[in-house]
Amino acid sequence: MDEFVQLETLSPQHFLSLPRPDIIIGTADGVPDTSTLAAHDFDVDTRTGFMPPDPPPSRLPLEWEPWEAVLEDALKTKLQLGGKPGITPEEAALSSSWRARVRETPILSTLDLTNSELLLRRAHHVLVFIMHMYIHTQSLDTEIRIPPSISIPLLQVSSQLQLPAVGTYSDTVLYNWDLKSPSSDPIPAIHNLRSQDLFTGTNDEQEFYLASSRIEIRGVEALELMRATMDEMFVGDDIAVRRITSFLHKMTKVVDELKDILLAVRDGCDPEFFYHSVRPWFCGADSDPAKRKWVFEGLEEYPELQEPTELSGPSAGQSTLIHSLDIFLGLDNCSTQNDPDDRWSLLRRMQNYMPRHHRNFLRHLSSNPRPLRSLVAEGDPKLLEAYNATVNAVKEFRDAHIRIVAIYIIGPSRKAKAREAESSGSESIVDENGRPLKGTGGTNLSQFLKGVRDKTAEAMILPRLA
Ligand code: HEM
Repeated sequence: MDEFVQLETLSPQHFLSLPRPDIIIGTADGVPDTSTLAAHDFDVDTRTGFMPPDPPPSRLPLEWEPWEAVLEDALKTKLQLGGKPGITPEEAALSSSWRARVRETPILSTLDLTNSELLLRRAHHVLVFIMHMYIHTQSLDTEIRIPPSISIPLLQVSSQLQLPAVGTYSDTVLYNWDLKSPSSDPIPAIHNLRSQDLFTGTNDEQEFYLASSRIEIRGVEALELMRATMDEMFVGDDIAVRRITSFLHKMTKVVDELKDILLAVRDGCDPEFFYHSVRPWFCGADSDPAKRKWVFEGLEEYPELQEPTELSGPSAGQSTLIHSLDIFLGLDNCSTQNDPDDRWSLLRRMQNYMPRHHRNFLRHLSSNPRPLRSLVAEGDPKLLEAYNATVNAVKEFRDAHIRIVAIYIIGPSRKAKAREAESSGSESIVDENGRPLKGTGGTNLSQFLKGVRDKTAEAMILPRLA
């Protein structure tokens, strides 16, 4: 008998393969309700991982049509960034009249949305898209005041979802996809995906999001391997160690493929266009180029709502998949002793931007009573080799990511700086104004990414001397 557990794909008839019901609304007649399982398994799907198994709703019901219509209008008219060099008076006027329309929209009740997790997610997505467009269509010297028509429902919906009132990875990637062409395949093919909403309406922006979606889908096998490994760790005998060794080899291959998918973003997304025309839409209050405070208007009449204190923009740094790998491999808490900056603490902060079920999943993973690293440290040489190979694959993923960030952010930023003939001669990576270049989440970009990469490399375990 093959001693290694085969990782099976569920048949389309299996009850876990049926479309997941909305947690509150329930299932259609005759369809078994798997929602308790969904809640139990932290909203992680056996086919699509942290992405929902079915395309998310692309429009809210009629009651919230005014939001959908306002967003549709902004996307159709292709509103321009307020800070775009050479923005024409016509473009600025178009944005200005759209913003007036946003201000005039009534404050819609969110009460009936609370019946449905899927509608709450769509509402968050629509409202943050409107908010980011409202803010970033204005010039950099304008005070940022988010009108009550957006601020109030957004804060209400965010509080229900326990998500920050700002664009997150779930708004741009996890809950922003559809199938390019209909398919009965229970697992969406990674090249049959499209995005629902795009700030710029361009393929470059879409390819940027889809690089992450493809990674999420390909990463499902890594999640399955984690689960299988944890089951074996429970047993912990010699056979279990051999099986775990085999799982880790498989996981190394998966992580290698994730790196290839990441690097393939270059095929569809132009770095200069990304830097100048896509990325500025993501800016959160923490990385506001003019360091302006974002004022959420109308809160005085809603004392139960709290003014947000920390608002980073959407970033794949909020991908639960990559955090899961770090936690599963024990990378996140094995090397902080000599690290006064605690590089992982920035990543932990990003967990506040993840859907709450996924955050809980990470907590569950961290509380594993028998962490993988402790088993590896017991000294089985083949297990150690397999573990180090997986850690090395994650390190190589981060090397590739640093290259991508150099191509998409650091390079275009330097070129922009050179164009402005403001070369400071400093070796540090700085923005157009000479300040250290910040990530979407307000991080000191280069230092942060290299720090996490180096800590990953340091997590490899040295073989015991005989
Ligand atoms: C053109 C593509 C990409 C660019 C320009 C980019 C840029 C960045 C930036 C600027 C950060 C710093 C943190 C922040 O600002 O929020 C970051 C962090 C991060 N990104 Fe990306 N990213 C890209 C694609 C991806 C993809 C596809 C993934 C995987 C799904 C990913 C995963 C991460 C992770 C996990 C972090 C946290 C740092 C770490 O764990 O090493 N990125 N990224």
